[in-house]
Amino acid sequence: MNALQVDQVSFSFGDKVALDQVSFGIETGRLNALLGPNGAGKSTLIALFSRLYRLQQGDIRVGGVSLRRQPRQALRQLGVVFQQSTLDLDLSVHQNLAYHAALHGLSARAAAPLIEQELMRQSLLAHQHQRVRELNGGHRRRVEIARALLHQPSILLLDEASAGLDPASRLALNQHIRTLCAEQRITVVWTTHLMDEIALNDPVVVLHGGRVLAASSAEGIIAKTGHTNLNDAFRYMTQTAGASA
Ligand SMILES: Nc1ncnc2c1ncn2[C@@H]1O[C@H](COP(=O)(O)OP(=O)(O)OP(=O)(O)O)[C@@H](O)[C@H]1O
Repeated sequence: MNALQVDQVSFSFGDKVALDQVSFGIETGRLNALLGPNGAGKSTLIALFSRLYRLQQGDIRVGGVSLRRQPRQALRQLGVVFQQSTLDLDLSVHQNLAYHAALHGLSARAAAPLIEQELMRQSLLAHQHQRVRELNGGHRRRVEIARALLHQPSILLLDEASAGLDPASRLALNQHIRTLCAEQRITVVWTTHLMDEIALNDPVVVLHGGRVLAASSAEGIIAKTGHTNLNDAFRYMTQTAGASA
């Protein structure tokens, strides 16, 4: 069973169609790339997954549980890092996590071991008493990831997580997420418009103009289009879709 299953999801902002009959599955324990240019519909999908927006048409199943019918049970399995950071820059790393835990009704005693575990998993123990403002962009992202994983979800949604990072930090974050997948069996949805963040055997969903153009491994997509790299394959697919729209 797929960790996440999107079935015939359509979504509009007034007259503007953002997602049009979108269906795909997300593989368990892998980094799944959601690849698309600006305006493709990636953030709208993340907002639907996390129930920031309500489903208009179709359904999303999280570990087999319908987001439409059993939203609480489905949401429990998801951790989300949104494009815009919501960390409090003047609180320490630890305080940010403790505040989040308290907001979600966890007692300080229950939260302490969870915070400790996440600080360890994200290699942030040494930074826990630093104010977030003092951290570099890569470490700030890790704090957000730690926060998203505090309630021990099995699926982590990352919306353009590497945006704004320098190339070395981008690569380090991508590697870090891959380690989380491999060692902790966490399922990751990684939205991006950058091909170099995608490995050949990653499951990829190509989204363009609110539609799914392809969903298979990166190498499968490359082979299917007859190109030699994902960049060219992607350009070919989006130009063809643009021409036939
Ligand atoms: N609040 C909104 N009101 C009206 N239209 C919107 C709104 N949010 C998004 N859209 C439109 O919906 C479409 C999908 O946008 P979305 O933000 O999901 O794309 P994206 O792939 O995440 O792009 P980006 O990388 O720029 O965030 C775009 O055409 C966008 O202009």
